[in-house]
Amino acid sequence: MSTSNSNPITTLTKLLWGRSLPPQLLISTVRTTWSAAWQLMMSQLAPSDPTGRYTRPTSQFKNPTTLNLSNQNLHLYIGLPCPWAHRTLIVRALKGLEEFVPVSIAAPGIDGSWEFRDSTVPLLDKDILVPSLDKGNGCKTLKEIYNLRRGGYNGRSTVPMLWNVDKKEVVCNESYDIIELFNSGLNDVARNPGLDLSPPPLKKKIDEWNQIIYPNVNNGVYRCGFAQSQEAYDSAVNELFSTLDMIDDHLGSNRYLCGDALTLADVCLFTTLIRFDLVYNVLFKCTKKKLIEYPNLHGYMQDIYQIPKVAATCNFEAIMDGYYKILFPLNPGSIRPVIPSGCAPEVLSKPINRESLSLTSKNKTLSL
Ligand SMILES: N[C@@H](CCC(=O)N[C@@H](CS)C(=O)NCC(=O)O)C(=O)O
Repeated sequence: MSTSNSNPITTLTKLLWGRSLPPQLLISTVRTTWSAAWQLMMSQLAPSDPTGRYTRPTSQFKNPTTLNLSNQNLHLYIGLPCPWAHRTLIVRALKGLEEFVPVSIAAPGIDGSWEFRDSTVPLLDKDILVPSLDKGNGCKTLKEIYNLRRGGYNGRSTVPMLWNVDKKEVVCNESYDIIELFNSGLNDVARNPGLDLSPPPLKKKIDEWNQIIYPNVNNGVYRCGFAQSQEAYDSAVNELFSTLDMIDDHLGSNRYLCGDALTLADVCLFTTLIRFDLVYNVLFKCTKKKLIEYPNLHGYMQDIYQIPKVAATCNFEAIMDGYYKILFPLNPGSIRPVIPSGCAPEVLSKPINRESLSLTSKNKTLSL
């Protein structure tokens, strides 16, 4: 039978100090110990600077070579929870590169590193993408694949990663470089070469949006969730929500960020928005508002979700598992909350009431 003298904490304090401690001392000892353990785990999960601000490590394989990649045997590695990998899946689908660039879908292992296994995620829809085995190299983990390259590898084994199968080499592991390559570097082999998500007249605008969205929104949600001091969190959360307020205003009179044409900047914003109420609002403490409270941003997200082939790239179960069950220091019990009603696939698939969004330009149908 369990009594207050035999609970696990009392047992642990007896083990550590040889006696049970008075309740106040016990509480403060447990707090101090937990706080030190939390900081240690956080420093491994998310490197920070001395002020506690999250500092994202840079990717090691950037700017793919100028080598003509249309005659190379390429393979894409992604993970469904990852917003950076999600960008590459969307652009690959919109450009019709599915046959030319096959994909293998890794799932997070218990320690958060990527591994390949047959899917255990229930199928919500027959088309939706699910985790797979490694179809490019037959490896069990992503780390093994990075290590197949000549010279090996001792950096972070991140997704997305584009792999040259014949040369056994990493082509690129930086998501923005991969989507630029998919958009304009493989038109010889793309089924939809006419779609340009970064047309020259919009390049400057796209860059300007990226400079705002990357630090404040895409990486901004991580800066909130991985902050290791109150000051670091406060500045990240203020920058995040002032940027979302500004974008919501902008989308009151523009269908997409750069007007009537979908661009790479929209793809980058979308993959953070689709995870916002599912994950970031709760787990990363992005609590000032839910995305559903932003009528224009929510309608815009729904609009992009309904572009043919985009919904199949959004596996909500895999997204939620990938964050709630893996980021142990943020959610030690690993309990996954229920999907908020405004984010369920059946709600996002409903016809959009464009009038209620008061978006004049949204009356146009999308021409991809
Ligand atoms: N800058 C990279 C970031 C990629 C990234 O951080 N991927 C995460 C998943 S969301 C990852 O694979 N992490 C594994 C690790 O750090 O070991 C990009 O945009 O491609």
